[in-house]
Amino acid sequence: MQKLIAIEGIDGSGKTTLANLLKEHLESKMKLDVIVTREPFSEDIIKLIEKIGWNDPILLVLLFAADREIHVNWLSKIKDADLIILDRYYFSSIAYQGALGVDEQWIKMVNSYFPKPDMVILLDLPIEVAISRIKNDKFNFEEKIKSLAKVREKYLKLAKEYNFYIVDASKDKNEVLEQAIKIIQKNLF
Ligand SMILES: Nc1ncnc2c1ncn2[C@@H]1O[C@H](COP(=O)(O)OP(=O)(O)OP(=O)(O)O)[C@@H](O)[C@H]1O
Ligand SMILES: Cc1cn([C@H]2C[C@H](O)[C@@H](COP(=O)(O)O)O2)c(=O)[nH]c1=O
Repeated sequence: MQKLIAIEGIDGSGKTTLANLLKEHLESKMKLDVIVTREPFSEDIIKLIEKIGWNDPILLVLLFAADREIHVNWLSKIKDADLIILDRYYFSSIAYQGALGVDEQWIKMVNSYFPKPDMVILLDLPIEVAISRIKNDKFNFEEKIKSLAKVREKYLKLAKEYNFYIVDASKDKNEVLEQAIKIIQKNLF
């Protein structure tokens, strides 16, 4: 049965790096077929968000949910993977748009039809470390960067509510990978 892992965390926490290192490790050491995918997914919706900006958080919830519907439909056609690693999922909407004041219960309701992941790994680190790593940040809006401290708080609250596995993302990427591998081997396979 196909497993779904979501990797969550603020910008610069190392999600994409970990997702790709995990794929490499799990394919070579555990002979698993692994697909890595990410959100936002649809180039059309990414372009729309870049045009609209970050000032209408309700619209962002709806656009990211529409993107997710396109993404989940694409995922439903993948039959031969043992594991799908999602670089961001609906918890990003709850954390980021919740940090902008949108009611979390409504965000959860808008995302309630999407498949639940088997595991969520939260990459947590101090804001200043994350910001020092942010490169060509997508949606590099001032409003978003200013909200990152609140987004981190929201993620840590969600971690308690949904039993996320929290990894110290301020460590070296190989240590982060080791922590994630231990969590997956112990709790998923
Ligand atoms: N554990 C780590 N230690 C130091 N640098 C790291 C670590 N993990 C990733 N980086 C570096 O930090 C930058 C951001 O990494 P990455 O793109 O994986 O983060 P991300 O969480 O996917 O970011 P975003 O959400 O903004 O796309 C990259 O330059 C990457 O090489
Ligand atoms: C899925 C999703 C994403 N976001 C935000 C989080 C990030 O700042 C960007 C995506 O950029 P990345 O560098 O590709 O991670 O979008 C959001 O606010 N809500 C969401 O649902």
